[in-house]
Amino acid sequence: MAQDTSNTHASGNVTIPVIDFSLFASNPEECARQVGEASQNIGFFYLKNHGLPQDLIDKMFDASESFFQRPIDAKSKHMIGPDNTGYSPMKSETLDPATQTQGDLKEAYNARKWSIDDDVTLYFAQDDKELQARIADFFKGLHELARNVMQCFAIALQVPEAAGGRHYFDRSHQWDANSGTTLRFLHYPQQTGDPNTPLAGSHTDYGSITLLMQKDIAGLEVQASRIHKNVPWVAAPVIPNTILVNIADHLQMWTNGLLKSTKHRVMYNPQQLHHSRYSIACFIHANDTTKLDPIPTPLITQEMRADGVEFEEGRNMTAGEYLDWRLSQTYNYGSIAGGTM
Ligand SMILES: O=C(O)CCC(=O)C(=O)O
Ligand SMILES: [Fe+2]
Repeated sequence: MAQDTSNTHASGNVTIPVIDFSLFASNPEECARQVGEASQNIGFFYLKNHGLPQDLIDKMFDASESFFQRPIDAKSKHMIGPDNTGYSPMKSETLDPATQTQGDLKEAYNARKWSIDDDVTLYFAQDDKELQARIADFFKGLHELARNVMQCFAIALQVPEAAGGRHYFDRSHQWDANSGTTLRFLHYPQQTGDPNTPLAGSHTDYGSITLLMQKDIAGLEVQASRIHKNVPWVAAPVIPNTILVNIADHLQMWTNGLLKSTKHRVMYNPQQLHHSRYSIACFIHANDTTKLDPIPTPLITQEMRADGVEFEEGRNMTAGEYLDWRLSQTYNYGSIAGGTM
């Protein structure tokens, strides 16, 4: 498989930077500067030296592959519902309902944070205690990494000490609180594919940030600007030993659009004639009760606050309410339960 090991991936004049996250320990200010810059521009960045062992990530992909290879009856034992846990079959989710004529060409298994220890949720690894423990380690490791990235946002946004300083965000992203934080295993099956049909429609993510791992086959594309509509899509290639991070809706709302919840989609890759594509996403959400109103930062001017109408979707909502609202727009649970996929 072709590997891209350069420090940036460029298309035209747009770059998705690769940030060395070992800086977080050695020079947090510099790390925060790089994270802040990428988040205000393209809204996506790769992290290398992120601290998660590669053999653990590989093991998660192996587990994912063996789950999705099971017969549909076995996979369907725990179907997804409004709690956003369980199996979602091909075409059951439509990430861009305004333009897609059919559902996404992917299947997925979601484990929501507060139910990771629940037997039903762990149907994914039901007969394998060792695997269950490793999934939990993986999920907790990703969550901890996300909390460190959150510290970078608070430093970059100069949140005043009196308001929580660098811990402003991580204190509303607690492992033990109820939230929409979800670990999702994704499979885009092998197919001939029409290159113009999205395998996952264009969308923004619903939480604070998303951590994404792709395996072997690329396909993710990123719209470089949410504000300028006619910018080209930029490929987000597979870069070994990195985790791709993107800004999602909470952060855009908290910052009146200073940080960008960038649109992205998954397109057909010719390699899928021969191989399935696998990815794993960890959607990090604030605690359910967290408000999505603008945060204290001197970087958001009064004008931006007045101008922020475009980013107001979730204003007056909590993180939990916002997730329920977004999920209700993209899933058709009725037909999943009725088996009409
Ligand atoms: O599979 C991917 O590469 C991206 C998936 C994604 O954007 C999502 O599920 O929100
Ligand atoms: Fe996404």
